[in-house]
Amino acid sequence: MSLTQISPPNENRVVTSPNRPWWERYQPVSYKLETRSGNEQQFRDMVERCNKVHVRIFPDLVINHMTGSGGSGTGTGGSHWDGNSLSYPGVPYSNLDFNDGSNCHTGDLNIHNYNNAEEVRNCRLVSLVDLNLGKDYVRGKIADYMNHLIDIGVAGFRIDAAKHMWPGDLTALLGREVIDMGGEPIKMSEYFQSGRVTNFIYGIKLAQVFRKQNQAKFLKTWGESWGMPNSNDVIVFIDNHDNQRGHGGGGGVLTHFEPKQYKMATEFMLAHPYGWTRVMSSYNWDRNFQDGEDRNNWIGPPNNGDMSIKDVSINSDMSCGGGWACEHRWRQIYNMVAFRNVVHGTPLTHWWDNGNYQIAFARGNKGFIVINAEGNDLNSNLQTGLPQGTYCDVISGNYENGQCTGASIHVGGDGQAHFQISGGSEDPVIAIHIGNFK
Ligand SMILES: O=C(NCCCOc1c(-c2ccc(O)c(O)c2)oc2cc(O)cc(O)c2c1=O)[C@@H]1CCCN1C(=O)/C=C/c1ccc(O)c(O)c1
Ligand SMILES: [Ca+2]
Repeated sequence: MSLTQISPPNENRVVTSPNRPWWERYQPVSYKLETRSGNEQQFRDMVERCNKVHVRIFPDLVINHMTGSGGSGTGTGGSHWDGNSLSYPGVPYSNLDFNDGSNCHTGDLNIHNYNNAEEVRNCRLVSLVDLNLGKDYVRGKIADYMNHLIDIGVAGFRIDAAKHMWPGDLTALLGREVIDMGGEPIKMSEYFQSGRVTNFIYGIKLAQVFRKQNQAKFLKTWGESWGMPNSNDVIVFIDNHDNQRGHGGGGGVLTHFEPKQYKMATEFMLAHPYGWTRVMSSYNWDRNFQDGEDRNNWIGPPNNGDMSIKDVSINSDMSCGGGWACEHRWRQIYNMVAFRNVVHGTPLTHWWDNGNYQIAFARGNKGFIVINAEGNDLNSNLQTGLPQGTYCDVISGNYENGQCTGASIHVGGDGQAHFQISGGSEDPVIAIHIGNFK
């Protein structure tokens, strides 16, 4: 079972300056399931098709705010909104449902001081009108929206801008009847990752290693000892929809625009036992860096000129076309998701490194990965911990009708195997596991 996070499925503001930026999805107009991605029936159809193949959907939930405070208009579902009079008839919300001068004490009601917890929670993030989640009516509307999504079959939620809401409000909100999965024996709480937090330093630290700013040998202790939260409580990722554009919490993370390092960092993440892993899936846009900032970091998804979102086209090698990056469809990445599933529950063993940027480790007796992040060639006999046999390298190829389409590795009776990885290779990694050995 894999978890797939999707863009907010609720009606959002139509932003035309700049022209349909990706972040217009993060300015709710109502909780109607009508966006550029489709209407409610299309959303239901997508969730049902995914559930049938055990891909569970996690919608991005934007419940801290509605649109920006200035202006008015109609949303992607045709609902009117007015950010001045705080009127959102599509829910409905009125001025009674938003934080105001009674609990936000900055003059203009906007957040200015990120070190003031009350301000960060009760005032407006970049002038987005801030919902009063302490109010029962507001909690009721949000609970109805979440229950509607649960009845459709989603498995959980990503809570957007969580730090801008009081933990107590979130717990109270989630403690309401949203718990029930709509008749399924499994309770929401088992799925709902309310306790799981996104670990932003993870991506930044791995970027430093695979950009060769911090030796890979230090990854021997990767995990809690790097000051990161308990493995079971954390969502880990190389990049996300925000920091892949170089702003928000991250900046400096690896993205699909640097495929070699990006694949290596993702392969390491998926092979390593730490955290609940999340793989990004993106689209391309023409970046335009002017003094370190991408002037085009607002550009939204590939579209058909009339601003309807372009369908994803699939190439013969299963990768995407038409401007979609679809990292999750890259062979090296989808094969490492399978690796992670095969080795689930095994500890990290047989760590090896050359004191620099060449590392290797096993996962119990089920999998083994060798990463050459150094310019020099790697040419070593290593202890894999695996049973004797011939294994397909899942980075350079697949295991198809009993054959390795890429390299194959022979492991001797003593668990030793010889690895040769040229530093100049596009994919200087070898990964093998017992899920597909001959
Ligand atoms: O320059 C911008 N924003 C200011 C810097 C980023 O601040 C934002 C943060 C943010 C970033 C880092 C933080 O540490 C933090 O406490 C908050 O979270 C958001 C969440 C939303 O649902 C909608 C938003 O417009 C934002 C946002 O503007 C551009 C123009 C407006 C949208 N936007 C953006 O850059 C939009 C960013 C965005 C949108 C959705 C997200 O889930 C997100 O994480 C960032
Ligand atoms: Ca808030």
